[in-house]
Order: sequence, then C-alpha cells, then structure tokens
Amino acid sequence: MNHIEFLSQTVPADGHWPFVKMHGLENYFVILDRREVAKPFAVEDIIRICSTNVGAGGEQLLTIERPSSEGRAAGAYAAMRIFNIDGNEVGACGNATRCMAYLLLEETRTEEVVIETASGMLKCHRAGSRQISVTLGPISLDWQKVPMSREVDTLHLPLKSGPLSDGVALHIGNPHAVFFVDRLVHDDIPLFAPAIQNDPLFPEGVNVGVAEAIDADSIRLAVWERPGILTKACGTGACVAAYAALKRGFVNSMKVKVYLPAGELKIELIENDMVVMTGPVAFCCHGYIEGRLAA
Ligand SMILES: N[C@@H](CCC[C@H](N)C(=O)O)C(=O)O
Repeated sequence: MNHIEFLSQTVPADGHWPFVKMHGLENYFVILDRREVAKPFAVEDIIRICSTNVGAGGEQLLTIERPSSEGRAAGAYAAMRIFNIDGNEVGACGNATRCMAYLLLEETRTEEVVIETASGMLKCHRAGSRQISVTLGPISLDWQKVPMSREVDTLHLPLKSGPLSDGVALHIGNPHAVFFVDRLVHDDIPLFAPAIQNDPLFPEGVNVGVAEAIDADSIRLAVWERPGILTKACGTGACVAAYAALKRGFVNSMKVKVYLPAGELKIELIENDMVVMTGPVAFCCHGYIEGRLAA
C-alpha cells in the first residue's frame, strides 16, 4: 500500500483517521484525506492534531478535498485546505503544495497535477526524484490585497522593529512582509518579528521574512510565520522574498536561489508576476489519529 492508498482507507467507526506526515524542507504537515467526508473538523481538533504530544504533530494540517465544480472545470484533480496550528485556515503554503502534489501524483501516476486552493488553481509537476515544481501567484504589491489597514508604499513599509526596517509587503495567497538586512541573525527574529506580525497595519497578521542578499542571484532567508513560529523553511516566503529582492535591486536575476535554514528552494520569476518554486518533499511517518467532526 502506498501513502495515498493508506490515507484513503475508509475511516474506521471509532473515528481514528489515517494520517500521513510529510515535510518540505523540515516544514512539517499532517495530511488527511477528507474527500469522502462533508463535515468540517472542530477547531480544537485541528489544534490537537497539529500538537506534537499526540504522535502526529506538524506546523500545518492539510486536508485533501474534492474539487469544486469551478475547480474541476479548471482541470483541478483535488482541492487542498490548509490550517495553521491555531486552527485558522490560510490561503497558501508553498511547502505544503509540493507535499500534496507528490501524494496526488502518486495516486494519478502522472507527471503533472492541478490542485485547487483558496488562492487559486496551482499547477504542479515532478522535477526529479522527490522534487516538485509549483507555479504560484500572481504576487501582488497592492496594499488592499496584502491586506493592509491603510494605503502605504508597500515597497518601502513605514515600519521599524530593531534591525527590521524599510520592508516590502506582498500577497501570494497569504500575506508577507520581507525585510532586507546586512547580516541575517536568526536569534534576532523572535525578538523583533512579532511586533511587525502583530502591527495593526496588518489586520490579518503577516508572515515576516528576514532576508540577506548574498550575490546577484541568491539570498538567505528565515521566516517568522503566522501565528508566531520560526520555521525551517517557508515556500511562499521564499517566492515573495525573491520577487521583493528583484524589485528592490538586491538581485538582478529572474532565477533566484533562496537558502533557508533547512536548505534551498529554487525560485524562477516568470511572466505576469507568477513564480515557479522547485524543492524537495519527504515522508516522516503515518498512523491513525482521533478526529471528531464539528457538530
Ligand atoms: N510554511 C508555509 C506558509 C504557511 C502559512 C503561513 N503560516 C500563513 O499563516 O500564511 C509555506 O511554505 O509557504
């Protein structure tokens, strides 16, 4: 039985769900197949499933869903929902999309798959052994789209927290702010990024990237993600950091290597503010987890 066959077993009557845990550059996901179930999870179950002391544990819960009729018409094979560890649903997750694509490619035995998400239809394809490419975007600098609470110059944010200043705010299905520093000091991030993440300028909060330009086509990056965790990698963060670096003149190539604490993502900036992100996926474990449904 492969991973997707394990996931799509009938949920036993005792309500213990088969789960698979995967990671994309040590960004960890618990994945459940809900294509045969209509009712949503209770928020407290999402929080419990993501918590590491119950055996699964992850930085997001991902559910495989049936595509909508619009999704099907656009060629989507399945839909994906993404929940943060606080139970909030989010619009995008780059590392998660690679993992989900790998599972669905295992199921379809094809080279390409389209996944419907809250932020649109994402085209994914194999890019080598356990490497997946995903086309994400469009990336937007529009303050209303980010969203921000008032009009600002999103290429030069009027915000400062310690060494973080003159940042860039962007949207790629979820909100990001990227700050360029001379030297990336990871220990600084939990000290200074929360003030940006929780600033009233961002009514939905924001994922805060701290980036250091290395040369004309590469940057180093760490991301303080919503709801307040420093992850080992953030796929959407890497895409917007590469885009912001080009817009601000820190790199001058359309192909940017982004070095995150857990490894490298390749970001190619293509037409219409779209990007192609390429990176690895890996399996951690699988098992059964209790998951009641919301009333
Ligand atoms: N790690 C993800 C982003 C996950 C969502 C984020 N925490 C948010 O709240 O928007 C990625 O790889 O993109």
